[in-house]
Amino acid sequence: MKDKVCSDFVFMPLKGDQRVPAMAAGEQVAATDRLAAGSPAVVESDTTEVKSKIVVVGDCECGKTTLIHRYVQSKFQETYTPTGFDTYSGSYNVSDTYRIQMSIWDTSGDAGYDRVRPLSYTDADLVIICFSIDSPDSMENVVSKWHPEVREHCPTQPIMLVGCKADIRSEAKNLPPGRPRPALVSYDQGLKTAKHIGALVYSETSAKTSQRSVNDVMEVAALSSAGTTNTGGAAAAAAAAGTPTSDGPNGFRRQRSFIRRKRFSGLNEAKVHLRKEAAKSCAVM
Ligand SMILES: Nc1nc2c(ncn2[C@@H]2O[C@H](COP(=O)(O)OP(=O)(O)OP(=O)(O)O)[C@@H](O)[C@H]2O)c(=O)[nH]1
Repeated sequence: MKDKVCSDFVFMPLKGDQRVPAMAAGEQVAATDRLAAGSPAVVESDTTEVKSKIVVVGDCECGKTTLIHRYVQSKFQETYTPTGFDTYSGSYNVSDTYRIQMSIWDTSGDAGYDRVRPLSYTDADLVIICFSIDSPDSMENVVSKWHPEVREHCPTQPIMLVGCKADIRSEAKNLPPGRPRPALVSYDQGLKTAKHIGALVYSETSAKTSQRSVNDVMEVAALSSAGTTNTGGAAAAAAAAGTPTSDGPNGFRRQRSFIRRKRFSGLNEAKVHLRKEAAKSCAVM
């Protein structure tokens, strides 16, 4: 999977009562490095920090932990270790004076955790539901299990749907003729599922081959969860580009690489940039 392919995002209009969480009151904290999990905060003036809690759910072995590790540590984890619960912190410096401090909650996809997993949803600002592109079952479970569970505990929070392991699709394309093809989820099937569950964004990632796809997902999650009710987040940016009202029969538009520029002078500039990018590159799906 090449970076230029996997940075595609599809924004969907927020449904009536879905919320983009209100921006928390800013705290004065240090501008520590991006992804400096666990770094001590040094007090510094003129830096606004907004906190955002992002919960990641999906079937066992679909790639949740690896996605988070790739973002937080910039490393691909080959070996599988089942997760119980884990929390990570990462920060996205929107500008020199504005930072989104993410608390990323990794959960287990195991049915044995079905009764305790709901504790993770408390105070979530956004939920990422993952499935694996090499497991059609994991995508079916998005509809039958994960979406109902998330909506029970997070009735109005934005959801992002993420298809993990997109490199496997590219690998399958290169199999020699005659070799059996694995059953894979297509991009369109993922997109259709995202629409079905009312997700805000659909994206595909490869923690194995594309750091950028992973960064984009987590930074979109940060911006989408740390907005203001009137103008905030990627949803609003997409809305400003005309997505919710003037789109095609499916109600989707594709937006490419909208966070090319990683540093802005402030959140407003980030939002303006998102709008411009959306206006340039959205296409009716
Ligand atoms: N090829 C490929 N393999 C991946 C990718 N992401 C994860 N994997 C592999 O998939 C396996 C499972 O990944 P995890 O991230 O541990 O799965 P999980 O969803 O956290 O699983 P649970 O903890 O059981 O809920 C590991 O062996 C990873 O190396 C990817 O992008 N590409």
